[in-house]
Amino acid sequence: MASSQKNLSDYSSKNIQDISNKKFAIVVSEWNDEVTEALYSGAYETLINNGADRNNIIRKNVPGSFELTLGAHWMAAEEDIDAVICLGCVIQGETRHFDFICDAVAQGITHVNLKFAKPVIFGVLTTDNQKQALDRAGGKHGNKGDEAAITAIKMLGF
Ligand SMILES: Nc1c(NC[C@H](O)[C@H](O)[C@H](O)CO)[nH]c(=O)[nH]c1=O
Ligand SMILES: CC(=O)[C@@H](O)COP(=O)(O)O
Repeated sequence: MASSQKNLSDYSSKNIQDISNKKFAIVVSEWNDEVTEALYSGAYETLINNGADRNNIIRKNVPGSFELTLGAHWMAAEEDIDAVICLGCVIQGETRHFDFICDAVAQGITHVNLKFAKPVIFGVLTTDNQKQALDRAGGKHGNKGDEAAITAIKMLGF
C-alpha cells in the first residue's frame, strides 16, 4: 500500500508496552540532512510520546546511508541497547548509484537484525526526488521517523 494511502504517522498505540527502561540508539545519515533531521525529530518525539526516557535515547551520526549498516552494527553490539533505529534518505541521481546504495543498506540492516537478534529498523527513504522525501518526513504523507520508532517499540513487545 502506497504511503499516499496509508499515512506514515498513523499508528495504533494499542498493545504498546512500557518502554521507560528500554534503551534506543538512533543512527542518522547526514546526507540530505533537511530530510534526515525531520526523520530524527519524528522518531525521537514518537519514542518520548510513547513512554521512552530521554536519557535512554542515544543519537549517532554517519556520513551517508551506506554507513548506516556499520553504525547500526556498532550500536547493536552494545549490550545495553535494546533497539536501533536507522534513519536515512537516498534520492535518485543520474546514475545507478542509487540502486547500489539502497540494496546495500537494506541487505546490510537486515543482516544486523539477524546477527544480534535485536530490532534494527530500516527508516530509510528511497525516493525519486526531494519532494517525495519531504512529503514523507513530516509532510503530507506523514513522517517515516514516526513509523520507524513505533516499529521498534512493537518489535520489543514481540
Ligand atoms: N547519494 C546519496 C548518498 N551517497 C553517499 C553514500 O551513502 C555513502 O556515504 C558513500 O557512497 C560513501 O560510502 N547517501 C545518502 O544517504 N543519500 C543519497 O542520496
Ligand atoms: C543516490 C546517490 O548516490 C545519488 O544521489 C548520486 O547521484 P548521481 O547518481 O547523479 O551520481
